[in-house]
Amino acid sequence: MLLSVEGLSAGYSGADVIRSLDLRIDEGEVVALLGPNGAGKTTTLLALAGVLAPTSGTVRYRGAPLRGALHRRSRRGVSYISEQGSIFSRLTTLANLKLGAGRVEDALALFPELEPLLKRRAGLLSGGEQRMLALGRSLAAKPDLLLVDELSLGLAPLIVTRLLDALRAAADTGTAVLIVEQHASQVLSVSDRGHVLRRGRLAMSGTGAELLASSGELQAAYLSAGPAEEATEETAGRPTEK
Ligand SMILES: Nc1ncnc2c1ncn2[C@@H]1O[C@H](COP(=O)(O)OP(=O)(O)OP(=O)(O)O)[C@@H](O)[C@H]1O
Repeated sequence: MLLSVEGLSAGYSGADVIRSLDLRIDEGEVVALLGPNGAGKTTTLLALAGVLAPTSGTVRYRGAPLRGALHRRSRRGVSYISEQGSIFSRLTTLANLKLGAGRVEDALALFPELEPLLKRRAGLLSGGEQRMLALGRSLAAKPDLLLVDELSLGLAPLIVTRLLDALRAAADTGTAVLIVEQHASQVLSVSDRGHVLRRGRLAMSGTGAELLASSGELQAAYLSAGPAEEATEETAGRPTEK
């Protein structure tokens, strides 16, 4: 097992928004973390990336505790792409690629669309091009574990397919991927497994195919959800068996 998470809780200003999460990710797996707005998906990634200190729980990576800030984790092969894209908007596309730990050519091989944009400031790229830049730069470094937040936000379905296919291909060569998404169906089609977060707790878990097939339950988990901070022991529901 590459990553194992037990009893993870984290939040802001002393109030937990994710509670007692258990997750595991094996090498080469794509695991989707789904759920409605405010369920705690980004908070989970922040805690795993070392941006937010957990209030309790253990995170083990290759059998040893995963601790410290993001830059320390990245030395151990963990890469994180935030919802904002993790790019430097005032630098050119090329400068952004050079800042990555991988080779520029490898990023361009993944996304040749970036080639004519190398001299352009990253902040001027379209939303889809910015996601290609962030993903290309990350994947060129061949991370062991990639944590990625909302790849599809505001993008046309064709671009999303392109990005998800690149993630799936990276997983097939060994990179484990934990991907946060609000829109379930497209990401589940490339995921080995998925979890649905509701009010900071795991409400549903299954293989990608199982979750896709149970669209009614999935919808219910979304519709009955409110913000994580409003959850109580009574309303939060019990995690399902994994
Ligand atoms: N910096 C912060 N300070 C205080 N509360 C926060 C902070 N960031 C997020 N929250 C709250 O924590 C809860 C979970 O937020 P989080 O961003 O993890 O949800 P999410 O599932 O990723 O939602 P979305 O799909 O909208 O991005 C929300 O109620 C949010 O308002």
